[in-house]
Amino acid sequence: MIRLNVQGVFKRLSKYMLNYKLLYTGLLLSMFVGIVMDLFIAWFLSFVSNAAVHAQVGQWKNIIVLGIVMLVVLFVNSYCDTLLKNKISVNIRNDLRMDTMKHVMRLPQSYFDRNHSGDLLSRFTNDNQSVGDACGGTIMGLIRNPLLALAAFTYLLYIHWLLAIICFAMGPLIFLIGKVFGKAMRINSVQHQQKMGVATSFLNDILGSSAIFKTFKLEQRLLKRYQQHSEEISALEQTKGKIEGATNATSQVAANLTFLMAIVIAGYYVSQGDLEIGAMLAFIQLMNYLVSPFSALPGLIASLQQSLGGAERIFELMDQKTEYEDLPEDLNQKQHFEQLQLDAVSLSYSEEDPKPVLQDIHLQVKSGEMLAIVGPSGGGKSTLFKGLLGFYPFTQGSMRINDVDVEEMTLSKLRDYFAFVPQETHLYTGTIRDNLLSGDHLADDAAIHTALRRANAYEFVMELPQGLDTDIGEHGSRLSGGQRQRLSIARAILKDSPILLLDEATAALDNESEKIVQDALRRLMSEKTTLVIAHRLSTIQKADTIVVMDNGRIVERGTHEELLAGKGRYHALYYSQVERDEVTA
Ligand SMILES: Nc1ncnc2c1ncn2[C@@H]1O[C@H](COP(=O)(O)OP(=O)(O)OP(=O)(O)O)[C@@H](O)[C@H]1O
Repeated sequence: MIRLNVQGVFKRLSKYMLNYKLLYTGLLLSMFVGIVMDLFIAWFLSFVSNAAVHAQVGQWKNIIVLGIVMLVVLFVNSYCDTLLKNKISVNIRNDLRMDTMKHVMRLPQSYFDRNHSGDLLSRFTNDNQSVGDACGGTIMGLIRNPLLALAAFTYLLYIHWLLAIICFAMGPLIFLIGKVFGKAMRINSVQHQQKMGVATSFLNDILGSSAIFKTFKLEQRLLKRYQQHSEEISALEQTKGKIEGATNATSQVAANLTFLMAIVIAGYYVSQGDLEIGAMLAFIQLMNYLVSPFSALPGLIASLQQSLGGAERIFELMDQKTEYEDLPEDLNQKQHFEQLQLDAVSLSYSEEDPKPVLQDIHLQVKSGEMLAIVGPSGGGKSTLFKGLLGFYPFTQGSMRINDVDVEEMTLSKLRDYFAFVPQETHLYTGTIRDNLLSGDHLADDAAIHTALRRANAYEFVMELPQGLDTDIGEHGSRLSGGQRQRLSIARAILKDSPILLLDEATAALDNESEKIVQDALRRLMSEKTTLVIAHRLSTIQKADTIVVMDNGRIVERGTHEELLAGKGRYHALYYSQVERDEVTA
């Protein structure tokens, strides 16, 4: 559980609140008007009752006018109060959301690898919502309630000081009851929030992979696991109901006890001629204003703490180290490229586990060359790409582009050198055009068509009823695997960077699609400096250099012919694949 640093969180949150000083001033004004109106109602009660008791017929005209004025003021004030609270909450939510998003956009890849997207999502949704609520209603409630109690108490003192002090003693008792239940409620709500987070992450995982749970027939097992989450949530909600029930019952008894006490004692003073009947009615009304803040306060405090917990989770995210100071430039800058060189580079994923995943890698790629990387699974091929793209920094050695150490370059410039076609295609929900424009957002239709042609994707896109404007569904789910890959290639073509990083898909495409995709890739490789992670060795026979990686090291290097002649790892890998192809042919 997060240990809440209330002061620190509140200080940071207050910076957001101070942006809306004018709205808060309006809200404070409406709060004062509200309190004055509450006292006025108590006075009005006594005024009407006294007029009735003393048969002051002449007062009825005044009473009606006052009543109408009171209703109008109440209406306007209540409308403004709700509007202002909502405006503040909405604005602060928006500011926080945007700041969170700006920060998330600059987080390094390691953060996304370490944390579940469901957890990140909940900071944008639940936490954001709760913080917004706190900045509007909760905080104003925390100011208003003590002020209302104080104002009511002062008025009560004015009416009958002894009676006021007797009744005031009930306040702390009610506060204490609320506090005890408030604590139980808070613990319950923190547990509920955590369980909801786990259940949301679980849902996030399975709903995004319906094809997997269908093919692996995981429905029953997933349902059982979800049932477990759901039952745990229900159990906590049941407990919440019990705590709420106990709180309501106890505070109702306490409130009625206070009411009875007030009415009995006040009645006694009336019978003694010490108090007018109108004053007694005003007194009972004021008792409500005195007591209800005490019962509301523990709930408000608990709710504020819960919201501050949400704020702390948001700020904790915003405190994560980013890889960029400012968001990188939107436009890809054209970079001149001559050569890429890695000297003795190593990489480990985390400081906690410093075991290097890449060790002592030496590579050189000149403009126009093709370097192929092959080797067994887990050998470090994708990690090498992550290092090149600056997703994870190389922990030792140096990476130089055109003889400039990349340490001296911004990440944005480094990434301008590379276009990347990952193994799994990541397309966004939206149209084909939206996805392609993420390669170059200024590309016109002519450039898009050229890229599609070079990626062997032009025909299928044009055959779709809405062409480039076809909505491809979540992650491109309405397209075939091969079509998605070709769009991913077209996107990389549009980026038009000097070096192409290609993580060849291992996913089995049917022969026809594979041929089309391979054809597009081959064309692309011949035009650009390419580093390709190859699983099908048939595509890389023309590579200038092939390196075999195993256990984070380069264990062999040479051309296709040299490596075959060496009869080492590549030779074994190649012939095992040839045999497999012959068997499947
Ligand atoms: N984000 C990560 N954090 C920690 N370790 C990781 C991370 N990603 C990969 N690894 C580890 O690094 C090692 C190399 O993985 P890598 O993905 O580079 O292998 P690969 O050669 O590309 O494998 P494949 O051919 O199966 O894609 C593996 O042991 C893997 O468990």
